[in-house]
Amino acid sequence: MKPAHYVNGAFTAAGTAFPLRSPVDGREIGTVPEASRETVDEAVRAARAAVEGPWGRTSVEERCAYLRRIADGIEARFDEFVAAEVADTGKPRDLAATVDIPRAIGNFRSYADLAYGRPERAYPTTVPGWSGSGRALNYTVRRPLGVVAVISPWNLPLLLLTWKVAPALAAGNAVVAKPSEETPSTATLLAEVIDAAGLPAGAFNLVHGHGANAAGEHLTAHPGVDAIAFTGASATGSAIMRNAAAHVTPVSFELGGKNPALVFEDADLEEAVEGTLRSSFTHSGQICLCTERVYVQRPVYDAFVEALAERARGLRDYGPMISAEHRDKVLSYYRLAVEEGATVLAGGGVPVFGDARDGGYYVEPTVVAGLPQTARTVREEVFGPICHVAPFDDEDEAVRLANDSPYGLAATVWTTDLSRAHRVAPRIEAGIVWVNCWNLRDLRTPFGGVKASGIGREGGEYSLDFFSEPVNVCVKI
Ligand SMILES: O=C(O)C(=O)/C=C/C=C/O
Repeated sequence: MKPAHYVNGAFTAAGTAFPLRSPVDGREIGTVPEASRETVDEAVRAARAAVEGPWGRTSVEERCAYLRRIADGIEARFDEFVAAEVADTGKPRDLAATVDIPRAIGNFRSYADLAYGRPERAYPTTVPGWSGSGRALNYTVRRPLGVVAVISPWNLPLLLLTWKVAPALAAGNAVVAKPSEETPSTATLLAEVIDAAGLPAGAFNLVHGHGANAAGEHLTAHPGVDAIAFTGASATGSAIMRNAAAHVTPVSFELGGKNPALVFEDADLEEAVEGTLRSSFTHSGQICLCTERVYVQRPVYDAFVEALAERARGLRDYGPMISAEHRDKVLSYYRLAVEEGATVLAGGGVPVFGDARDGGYYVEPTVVAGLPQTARTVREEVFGPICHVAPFDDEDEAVRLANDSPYGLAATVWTTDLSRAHRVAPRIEAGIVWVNCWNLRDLRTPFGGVKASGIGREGGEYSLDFFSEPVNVCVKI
């Protein structure tokens, strides 16, 4: 499958081709067309025609049937999607097969259920003294926003693309999606599945390319776009917001994080070690929800840190960074940590495999300690397999340390004292707090962050609310 744009119901490779490289060994595995400003404009116009035409005339039942057909279409080509996701990202196959692709199917099915079953409110109103009966009926209906731009990242390419496309379509919008230039393949397969599902031309459009001064910016700055949904780095979010300001375009942002883990002395230590190993090193730390700061109550600090470092040193089947540039950025933080005075307890460099992977973008899972809260390594998002560990003494200090960050996306709390869990979790400045678990997901729950970690929430009715406008109708009766 060759990455291609999908505009107004047709596939096209228009635009300058740029190389697609395997993060596993650096080999060129294909080329990707860079969408020009004209191609992006054509996609936005096609989306507008669809939402003002056949797609805008669909009922919620019809749209939910399309979503279910898309889910079935992904499922029918499951192995192709897994192979494409692994090829673009280098992530372990079992991760793509158990998380990325099943969740994409789940995203379409859950939003088909949620959108179909979504009630609206009505209020029988009495207004004493109002002319006539003094009575009215107020009810709410929802209108789609119109043309929605979706900008999705390279870490969970299909999961995060469909996490926005499914609710946007369910709510009746037409979509123009721009996936990361690093991971075009499953997005193109999704366009093939959507094409086969028979959605009206222009309901879903896909353009490939880079961000700044390229396809991404052409799309987010386009006056024909009615809303922007983006997952990615906070700095990019700021740039998109500047573009959106010109037309007061609403934005939904799921941005960066510097997620803390709090390990209390009463935690099940093995569970806390295993859980923090997963939350720090799954997909080599390239998940916005990953842990990069670990705070451990002093009585169990040495035992926990020694166990975590040993397990980190023992990791073997991990994947690479997405690109040479990202690998270099992560390694620059490994060097910075040492320059800032950190002790390296595990990793800190580049693994030597003695095979083709030595041409890829691998870095070692890394655990560092000994830095103050003011260190850049403790404040800035690395987005790689590194966590900093530090001790704390009491609950208030733990919460203060956790909240001492410009970010606020997710957190984990490890404790067997449930009163403590219910005291601490709501005090953490984050959108999601997991207790004695990590990344356990219910798609109906609010998902997103505070501070520099984003604007708004996704998931369940939160996404459907963002992708639609409530209209209150008041009828005098
Ligand atoms: O698990 C999810 O629903 C999700 O959206 C994960 C986002 C990760 C971002 O890097």
